[in-house]
Amino acid sequence: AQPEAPQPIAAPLRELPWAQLNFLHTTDTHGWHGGHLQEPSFSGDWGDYVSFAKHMRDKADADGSDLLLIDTGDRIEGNGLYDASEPKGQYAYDIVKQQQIDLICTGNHELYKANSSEDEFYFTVPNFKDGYLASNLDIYNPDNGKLEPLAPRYKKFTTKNQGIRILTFGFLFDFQGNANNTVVHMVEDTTKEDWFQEAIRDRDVDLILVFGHVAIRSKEYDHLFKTIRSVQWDTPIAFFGGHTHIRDYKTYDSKAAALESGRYMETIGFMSISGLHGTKSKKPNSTSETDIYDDQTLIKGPKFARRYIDNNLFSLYHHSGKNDSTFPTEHGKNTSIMISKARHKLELDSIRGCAPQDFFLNRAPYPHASSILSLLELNILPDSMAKAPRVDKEDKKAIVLTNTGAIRFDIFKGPYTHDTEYLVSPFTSGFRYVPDVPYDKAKRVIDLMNNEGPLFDDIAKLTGLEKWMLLPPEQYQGRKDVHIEPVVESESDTQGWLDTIKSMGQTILRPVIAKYGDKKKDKLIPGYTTQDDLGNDGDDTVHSRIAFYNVPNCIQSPIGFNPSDEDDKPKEPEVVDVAYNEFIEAWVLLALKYLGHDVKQEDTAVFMQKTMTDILTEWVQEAWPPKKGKCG
Ligand SMILES: O=c1ccn([C@@H]2O[C@H](COP(=O)(O)O)[C@@H](O)[C@H]2O)c(=O)[nH]1
Repeated sequence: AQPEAPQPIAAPLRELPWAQLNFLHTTDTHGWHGGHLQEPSFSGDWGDYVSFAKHMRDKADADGSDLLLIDTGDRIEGNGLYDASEPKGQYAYDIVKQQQIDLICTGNHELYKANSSEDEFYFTVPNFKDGYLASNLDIYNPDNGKLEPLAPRYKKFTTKNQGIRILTFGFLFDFQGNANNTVVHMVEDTTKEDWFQEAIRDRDVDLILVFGHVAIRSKEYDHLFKTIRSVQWDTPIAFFGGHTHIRDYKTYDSKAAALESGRYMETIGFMSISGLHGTKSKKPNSTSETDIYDDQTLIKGPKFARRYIDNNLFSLYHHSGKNDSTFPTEHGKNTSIMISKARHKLELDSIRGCAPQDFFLNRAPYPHASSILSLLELNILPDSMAKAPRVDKEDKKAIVLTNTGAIRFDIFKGPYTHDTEYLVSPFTSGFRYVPDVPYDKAKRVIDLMNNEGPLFDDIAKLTGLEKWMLLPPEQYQGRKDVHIEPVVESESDTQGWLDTIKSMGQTILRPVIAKYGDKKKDKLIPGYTTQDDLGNDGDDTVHSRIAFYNVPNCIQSPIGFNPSDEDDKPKEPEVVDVAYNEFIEAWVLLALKYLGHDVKQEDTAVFMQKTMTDILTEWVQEAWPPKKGKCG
């Protein structure tokens, strides 16, 4: 772990269901290879993962089972370790390379910019040699301009110890937002190609393994499952997915299942399969070469199991059977040192401000005094956008809109560092505007953006952009809405909280006083309590539940006027600029067209030459300055 990382907290653990073929899976790490420095549950770093994987590989070699490591993309954007260097990723590629990943593919984040897809071409693909697959992705070769597969489309290999013959593919979901130096082929089109049709007809395989930057409950994986199953009626199929940032496991049929392993290095996903045929199918743990899986085990077919490991040293020591002196390998320690040196060079711990309390994206309701979106809407956007030349110099009024997906992570009470800047919002899009929109039309844009209306169908038809793209990824899967009020230990604890709400001009929700009955449960650390197709026992650590609240697609702030101020009512502006985060331009322009204000992209202009990252940082520096460079 990094020297400044908090110590993990001991908690009840569930064992890994180790079996014949085992997998460790990471996804959507988004540069968090240094681990979480404010959350003990996720304080392990990439170096710890290197050590852990080595112990688990040794275990597999010792008992004759197999272990494969998979990463399903979105390794970049969202942490200073990647974003803060110039060029971006100056240290990150060498750090990721330290892990021996057997199967790896691309996420959408690697493709938003031409530079980052070229980094895949020049660094990640060669770093992982024949482990990198690109079943539906081409790149214009930066050396000769020719369109070619970024990496091989598929491969077949045999596992080291059990001799399991695996046919494997590496996909990306039907992503349309890539820069124009790459081409993402629709999954459905790809499955019609000759190479794919031929590959899936191979009968000499024991397992088909589809890994990808694809949600495990998606049209893409449903289609791949049906297509493969239509020609391989009984071959076991394992899927590994990502993109939606959640822990999840799905059963497709009795011989096919999928795992998704969360986000931001919080989770190391574990899946195991037993009952597979293999050319050397010796039982794990057996010392005898002749102790082959008997026919009955094989006839029963595969048994899948899963575990979501909290990425901290308490969990990793336990599952590897090591302790603080036996756990770190030389390679793991050196990887942690590489990370620490890079963090130091990038000055990621330098303090921009001191957050007076926690602000949450999905762990608090919206609107709410603890909601980062409320903070943005009521304070950060109004204060920052009032400095836009149109408002400041030309005395114009404006409505500013942003998608909630532009915010990626919570702000915790305490230091808001150079690193935090990228954790909270790493995106580089600026703010543009449509000038002088009649106010009665402008004020209705937010309703169209936040409704399930035809706007989204039309945008999808016109541009391929989908509705989920405005939201935080964690919300894509449509979880159940939860509306519970904050729980505090006693009435006296509510005071500071109520004061904060009042100071932010918020409606007051009464906090609920906790009723403690089950003493054992009270002692659990709050954390993931995952429900998936196998039940609620997937997390390795037994946690108490953290609430998850859905948020709208977009929020908005009035700039230069206050529509809710009664005295101001008659003075509502006749026209306002409609300003927006550039990422949502297509939706905003179509919404305005629906409202009878038809403008083209050429009619828009730069509202503020700053990204959301800059806006947040500048606001934090002014509103929450550190005292003598420190937080109290
Ligand atoms: O410029 C951008 C790019 C993306 N977003 C938001 O991020 C999610 C996608 O995140 P994943 O990690 O790929 O799942 C997208 O839905 C947008 O909400 C953005 O706001 N600005």
